[in-house]
Amino acid sequence: MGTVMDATEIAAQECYTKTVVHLGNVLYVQVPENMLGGKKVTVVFVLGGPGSGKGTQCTNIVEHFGFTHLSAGDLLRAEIKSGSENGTMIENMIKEGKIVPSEVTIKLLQEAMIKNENDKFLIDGFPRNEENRAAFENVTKISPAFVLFFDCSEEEMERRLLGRNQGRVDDNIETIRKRFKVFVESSLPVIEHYNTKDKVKKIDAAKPIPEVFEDVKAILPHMLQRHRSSVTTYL
Ligand SMILES: Nc1ncnc2c1ncn2[C@@H]1O[C@H](COP(=O)(O)OP(=O)(O)O)[C@@H](O)[C@H]1O
Ligand SMILES: Nc1ccn([C@@H]2O[C@H](COP(=O)(O)OP(=O)(O)O)[C@@H](O)[C@H]2O)c(=O)n1
Repeated sequence: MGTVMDATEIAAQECYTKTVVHLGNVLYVQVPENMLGGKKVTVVFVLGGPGSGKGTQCTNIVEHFGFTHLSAGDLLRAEIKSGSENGTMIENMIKEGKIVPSEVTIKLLQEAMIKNENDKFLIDGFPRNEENRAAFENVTKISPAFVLFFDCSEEEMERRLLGRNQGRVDDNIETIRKRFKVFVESSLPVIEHYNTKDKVKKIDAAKPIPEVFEDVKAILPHMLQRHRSSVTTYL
């Protein structure tokens, strides 16, 4: 009878495609790992309409659970400020509430993850359409541990955005309406995609900030644990 490897040894084999390993009497299924240039990372996507409270809750999650928060919108706005050659294009897209081409946003996310020593990332406001999603998974080979979906009515989100007062070029009623349309037409299908994979945890984001965070705290450890135990499956 051959040697039976334990889960750690199998995980150490860095496997990108699903492989069935028959060792002794035990069948192991290796599933793709979340790898980034040799670094193994846990990624949670934080999705929800504009103004649903993604950024606010990410700040709370960082404090309590030790994640690093990467906001796709903040990275794009920093890129504009840095005077990059893509700056004008990004600014025009944001003013119109349109989704910036995936390669631009993915490069910023990848750079931020490689630079940071943490291995747990909250990616906020990404993927925003199916192209974002597919390109990210193809380029990075990362699939999320799970997706937090902050669900809120447009009426409440509109009220919040108009009161946000951060001087953003897109927090005006005309652009807000366009962003809502993009969310329904392009971003909800991404949430639906992950829902079919049983990876979405929907949170009622219409409640006050502390109550929303109570709900997040109640589900996050469980979702992380569920993800960990799904990485290697024993048959
Ligand atoms: N649960 C909430 N109830 C009331 N206001 C909120 C809530 N969550 C966030 N806000 C406020 O609404 C605005 C938008 O929140 P933000 O976290 O920036 O949303 P998002 O990142 O989804 O666009 C901010 O001014 C924030 O302080
Ligand atoms: N993945 C992403 C995220 C944001 N963006 C752009 O950045 C804008 C602001 O996104 P954000 O996540 O900072 O803010 P909210 O719209 O969620 O409030 C979007 O309306 C898009 O124009 C993008 O193009 N692609």
